[in-house]
Amino acid sequence: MGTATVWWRARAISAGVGSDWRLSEARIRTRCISVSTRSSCCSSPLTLIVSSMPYEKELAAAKKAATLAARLCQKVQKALLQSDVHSKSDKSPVTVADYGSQALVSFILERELPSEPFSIVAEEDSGDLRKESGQETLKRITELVNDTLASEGSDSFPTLTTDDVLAAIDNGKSEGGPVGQHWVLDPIDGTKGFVRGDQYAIALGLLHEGKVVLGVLACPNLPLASIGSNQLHSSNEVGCLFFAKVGDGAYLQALGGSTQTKVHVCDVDNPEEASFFESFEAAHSSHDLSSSIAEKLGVKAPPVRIDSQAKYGALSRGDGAIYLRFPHKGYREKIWDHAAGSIVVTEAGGIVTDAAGNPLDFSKGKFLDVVSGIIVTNQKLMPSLLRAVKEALNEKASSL
Ligand SMILES: Nc1ncnc2c1ncn2[C@@H]1O[C@H](COP(=O)(O)OS(=O)(=O)O)[C@@H](OP(=O)(O)O)[C@H]1O
Ligand SMILES: [Mg+2]
Ligand SMILES: [Mg+2]
Ligand SMILES: [Mg+2]
Repeated sequence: MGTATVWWRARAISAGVGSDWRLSEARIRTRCISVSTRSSCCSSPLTLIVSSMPYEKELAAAKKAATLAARLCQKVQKALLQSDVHSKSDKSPVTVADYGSQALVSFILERELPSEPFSIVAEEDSGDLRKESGQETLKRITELVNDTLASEGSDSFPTLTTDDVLAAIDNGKSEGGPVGQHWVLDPIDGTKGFVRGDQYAIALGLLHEGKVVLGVLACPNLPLASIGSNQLHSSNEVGCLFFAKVGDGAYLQALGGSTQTKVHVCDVDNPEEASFFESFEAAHSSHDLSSSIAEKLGVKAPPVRIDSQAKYGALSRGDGAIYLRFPHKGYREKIWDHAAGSIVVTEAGGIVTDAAGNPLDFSKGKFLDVVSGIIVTNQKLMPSLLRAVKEALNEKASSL
């Protein structure tokens, strides 16, 4: 029985639709399958837990996919034309690079993991590209994807047609959920930053049974040297690839490089010495609320405002100690805006919770239902941060 069959069987059983199955010994050694169900012929629960789950192959595929997608985005950002920026139905921007990145990542995952049954939950869909008005854009995206694949010297890829590109984009239509494996992709997180020429990230996470088990963050414009107080230090080399697997720590390597360094969140315990990150766009997170929280904590440094999950990456290597995110009323967070970033930070020793201190639950589909906002910091600062957040939220509520 092959790898895919075993996994499918396990999933079928966990969904209660199969019972006649065997596990290959080789597979048992390389994966952990945890199934808890009732078989059709006996009424006692059947529980099977099989050793460690390294996700090595998945991590290699994710790094390759995110690195290639970053190359495509860099190409577009360099020659960014106004005509490459479109508006989605919610008025948020989308570019040929968002679509191209999504198509590339989806194509690479399918190609690198042919026997792994998975789905992809991704931000973009092909709706606008299938319209008459989208045909020129679709051609441009297809060219970009093919050019990027052709530039990947070590592999020979087929030339994709416009239909292949549409299909690859629409592979991202999964709704996610608590069962099985789902890749979670934000092909460009921080599109507004991307269009401005600032920070953005290609964010790719993997959910297994509703939990994030792996994450890769490609941040093409993030300096390799630490950032802080909006100032760049010594080296001005840019392009970071952060990655993490559950239980294995978080790492950073130069985008396109191979030497990896383990990263840790900063261990500052005095809020006066801490600095904090927040969204660049005031429309995405209340800067007033962050400033009130920072004041209560006694944070002295001004906020570091950068776009995208590059904030999680920067925090994971200790560039700052706190990330505050308080979307305005009515906004629902999406899993692709936090899956990869949150595992990178937690594997670097940090904590990611909602404003009430609850862990983020990625098992509920596309949305993350959080109380009031998302806060991130190290273990030592979390208790005082939670107190300051509670106080600031109460004050805000009583002033309304
Ligand atoms: N109204 C509103 N409130 C809160 N968040 C929103 C809102 N609109 C969008 N978004 C999401 O924010 C994502 C960009 O991440 P950031 O907010 O960290 O970056 S930014 O500094 O604001 O650009 C951005 O991700 P991308 O769409 O992938 O760029 C959105 O998912
Ligand atoms: Mg978007
Ligand atoms: Mg996003
Ligand atoms: Mg996006």
